[in-house]
Amino acid sequence: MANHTLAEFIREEEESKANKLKRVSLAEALNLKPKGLLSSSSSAHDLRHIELEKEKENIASPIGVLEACMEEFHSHQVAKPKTSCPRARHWTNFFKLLKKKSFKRLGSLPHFSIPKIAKWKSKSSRESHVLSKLYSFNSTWVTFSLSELRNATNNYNSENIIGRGGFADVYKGCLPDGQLIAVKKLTKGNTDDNTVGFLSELGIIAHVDHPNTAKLVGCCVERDMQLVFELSTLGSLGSLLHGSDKNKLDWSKRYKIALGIADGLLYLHESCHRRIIHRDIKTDNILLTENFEPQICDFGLAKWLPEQWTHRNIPQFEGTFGYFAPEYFMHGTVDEKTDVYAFGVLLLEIITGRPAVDHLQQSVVIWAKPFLEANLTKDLVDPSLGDDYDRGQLGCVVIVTMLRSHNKYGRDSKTSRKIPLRRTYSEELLDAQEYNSTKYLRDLKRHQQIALGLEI
Ligand SMILES: Nc1ncnc2c1ncn2[C@@H]1O[C@H](COP(=O)(O)OP(=O)(O)OP(=O)(O)O)[C@@H](O)[C@H]1O
Repeated sequence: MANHTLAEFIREEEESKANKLKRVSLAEALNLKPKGLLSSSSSAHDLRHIELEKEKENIASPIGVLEACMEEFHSHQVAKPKTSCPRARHWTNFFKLLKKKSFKRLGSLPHFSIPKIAKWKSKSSRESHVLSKLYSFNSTWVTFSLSELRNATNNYNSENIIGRGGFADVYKGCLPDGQLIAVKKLTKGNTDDNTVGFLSELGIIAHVDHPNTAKLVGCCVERDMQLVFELSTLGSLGSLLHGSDKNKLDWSKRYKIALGIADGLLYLHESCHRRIIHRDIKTDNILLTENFEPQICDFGLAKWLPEQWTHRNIPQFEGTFGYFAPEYFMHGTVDEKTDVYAFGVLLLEIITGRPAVDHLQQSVVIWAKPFLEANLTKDLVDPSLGDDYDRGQLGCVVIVTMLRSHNKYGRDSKTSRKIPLRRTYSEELLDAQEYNSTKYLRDLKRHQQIALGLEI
């Protein structure tokens, strides 16, 4: 080791990481399991368990990396007298608790990359610095105490609630230095799921840094698990587009938002240290700053996709109806296209002002299709915009939309996780197959016509 340069050291570590990342796909993994595991009686829970078992082996999972980094960063502080660093103690306690928990599913959490941590702890400080470089871990965020967040949110006053997701309440808050924050407090749902979701979201977002992604300020692991973000003062695109303040969204803002989301997605897919698939792109997960700059948020379902993988297979059906790509329905296949497809649905919402799925369960894609096929693009435009839009820009957005969004059915994005599915998977599958066999080619031809003629 003594003769190694830093570059050599990093290269070796990258190679070793790449080898460890050569994991087989879930389907291959399932073949290793006893026969019959995937029988018709296999539950989503079984599949989830298998997926978690697989992740456990992957030291580069968001949770594994998070734990390795947190333990490394705080290891020297833990050695100090207990009173010296209560924040580090919160993390240590948090991980200790996780390890002790007898929850069956927590037992399979991929947070015990112990050999890795032990290995790093025995290395020099220079080498442990390399750890953070290798993991591209942004350690600038703060570990808040519970009392700090209580103070910031007026003791979690219900008047401070600015958003409610499937798993969390989001509170507006203010730090002593005047910084406005949004505190995402995981309260709903199953504790195991919350823990997995919290660690996974934190592990992923700690690596993300782009003007069009939500800004993590810190987190709290004292009692409740909480994520703290910079406040996006205009709330979500969904609440603005489908709420009473719709008139704030003139065409130029909508166009700016569409471009910003595209930039954010491109960053996640191609420019970020790790290839990230968001998996839940929708208007509710796009926050808006006071300048209408869009920020992609809610990385609770996001996955890392190692370079050498073309895709991932996800056994558990997660996300929001109305935004699912056909191949996800058919094969559980996830890659960049999964997000790009959902982005197409989102673009259609921006143009039309309609939700992905309305209260009558009608999909905006199905609604829009006849207009697109008849080349009546102007009839797609949100009536609240009148004639006040740029036709050239609209043409571009429509073309992208036609390439991306053909999913036929869905549900209200806000309630999709909370109410049972009415459509069966097989119905969705048939739609997807139909789309794959005939419509794609027809739509592609149509796209080419519009691109050449741009008749709007
Ligand atoms: N940084 C922020 N600034 C302003 N509002 C926010 C912020 N973060 C979240 N919100 C609001 O809270 C809502 C829920 O947040 P988020 O989507 O992260 O929660 P969730 O429980 O993961 O939701 P989901 O059910 O979609 O998974 C958002 O739609 C938005 O309205």
